Amino acid sequence: MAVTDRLPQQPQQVDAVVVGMGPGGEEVAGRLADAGLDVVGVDERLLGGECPYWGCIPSKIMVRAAGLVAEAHRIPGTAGTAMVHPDWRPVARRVREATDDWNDKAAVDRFTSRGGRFLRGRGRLTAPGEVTVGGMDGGETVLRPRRAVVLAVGSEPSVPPVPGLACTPYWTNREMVEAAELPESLLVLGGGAVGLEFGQVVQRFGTAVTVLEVAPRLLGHEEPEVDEVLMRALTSDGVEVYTGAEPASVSYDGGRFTVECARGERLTAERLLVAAGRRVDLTRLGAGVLEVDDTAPALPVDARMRVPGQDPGGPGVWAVGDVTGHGAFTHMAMYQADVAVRAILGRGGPQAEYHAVPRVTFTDPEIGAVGLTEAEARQRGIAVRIGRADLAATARGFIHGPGGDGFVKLVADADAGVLVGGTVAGPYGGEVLGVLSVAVRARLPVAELAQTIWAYPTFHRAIGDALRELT
Ligand SMILES: Cc1cc2nc3c(=O)[nH]c(=O)nc-3n(C[C@H](O)[C@H](O)[C@H](O)COP(=O)(O)OP(=O)(O)OC[C@H]3O[C@@H](n4cnc5c(N)ncnc54)[C@H](O)[C@@H]3O)c2cc1C
Ligand SMILES: NC(=O)c1ccc[n+]([C@@H]2O[C@H](COP(=O)([O-])OP(=O)(O)OC[C@H]3O[C@@H](n4cnc5c(N)ncnc54)[C@H](O)[C@@H]3O)[C@@H](O)[C@H]2O)c1
Repeated sequence: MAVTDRLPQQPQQVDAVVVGMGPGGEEVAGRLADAGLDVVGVDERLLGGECPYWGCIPSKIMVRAAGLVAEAHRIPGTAGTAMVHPDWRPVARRVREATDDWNDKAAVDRFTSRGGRFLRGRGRLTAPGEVTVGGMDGGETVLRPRRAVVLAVGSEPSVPPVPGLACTPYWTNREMVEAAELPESLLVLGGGAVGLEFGQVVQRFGTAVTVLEVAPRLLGHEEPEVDEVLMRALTSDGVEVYTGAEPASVSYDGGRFTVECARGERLTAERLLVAAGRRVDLTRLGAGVLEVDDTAPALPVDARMRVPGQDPGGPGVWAVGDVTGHGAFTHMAMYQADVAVRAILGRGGPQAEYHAVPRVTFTDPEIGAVGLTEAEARQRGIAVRIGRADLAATARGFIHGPGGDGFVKLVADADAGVLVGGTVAGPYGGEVLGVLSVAVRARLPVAELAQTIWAYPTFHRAIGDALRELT
């Protein structure tokens, strides 16, 4: 079926409408189309969403390039000599190849070849069971789905209300990913995943980076030990880091940004990247018609991803991905999409559960974590026991040498005898994390895990060392 730029004016009866075609929406819409439903997918930007065009994929292409530069710098003293001349041009070129120069034709063709119809425009709930799409040409299309409305509108960069900031030409992740050339200096507002991944990358390509984090720690929702490891890594790269630093004003004089901090620092740079979290705009989506609080930070959903409280006589309303507030990760959007598809098709299966959500921040060292942190477990009244291992003290850490800083930290429920969380910081931390994701998800007994034979000399063997502290 061909791409539909504009459907006819009268309300269209369809089986399902998916608003937002990022990783979550694309998965739902594609699978419903595979099942033979008449599905319309709606997106105001590119079919594929943030992840392939301005998020995961281009940022990890950059991370990979910066990792090569960092490894080359580790040759002296370990493998000879190396002259490293980092050049952003091949990185920018790879990003353009990966995003097809921010063109979604291949993705649209893939979806329509499965039987779906794609409508480019902004979708808005205009009544229960009705989505109105404002097209790029100013026209409107009204869709009345018989079976399902799926809201998968993702999130957008949150711009903090710092005086002056809104009037400046700041960058978000979108401009950062699209940069064909790097600035000579960059101020990063926010020491979360976006700010640290991009900040470390561009520092390694010669930009002088300063990170300003309002909270006392970097990646503040993770274990405090993560902040220590990242501080060492970033400062050894040359990144200047200010934590507990609240920006009081931002100005731009046509060439440079200046940030004045409440406690007195005055920082300037050629560019400013806002990486201060994400927001969901439910009002713009028209979520008020669902009788939910449209000023809330996320759409409420039940364990089948259904927005509760809808008229049983109308089509069901589901939501998946960032908009649900269960973790802004592509793997979360895909996981929830699977639950929603099975619910819409009446196929049952397991409900959504969030006790073992993995997350990986692709800094060097990588920070992988799953489940609860120690502080979260204590807040829940769990009888916490902690197991730790320092990577540098392991055979593999010693062998690895420079760049091998990191740790494994396990959080156990001593009463239940299972792991409720774990963190792996270090080389391939996100890969090593896989073992812990399975252990936490399946609630494997600590006593059983401790009997595992961990191959020598691997990084994952440090999990065995940390488990010894728990048995
Ligand atoms: C720089 C960066 C790096 C990231 N790296 C990772 C990573 O390594 N791993 C990971 O798991 N996650 C990563 N993420 C997060 C990941 O990109 C998101 O969690 C994921 O894209 C969310 O998918 P989604 O389907 O919920 O929404 P999105 O990908 O945000 O897609 C939503 C879509 O809805 C559309 N839309 C919104 N409102 C409307 C409307 N009213 N009408 C029509 N269309 C609408 C948007 O145009 C968009 O295409 C990263 C994010 C960023 C910013
Ligand atoms: N590797 C990955 O999986 C990956 C990578 C990038 C983004 N993401 C997803 O995208 C989400 C958004 O990333 P993010 O880094 O923008 O958000 P974040 O919420 O992870 O971090 C934002 C940081 O900005 C700080 N902040 C807020 N206001 C500030 C201000 N006025 N001045 C200085 N600092 C301020 C916060 O304290 C916080 O530490 C992540 O939470 C994650 O779910 C995932």
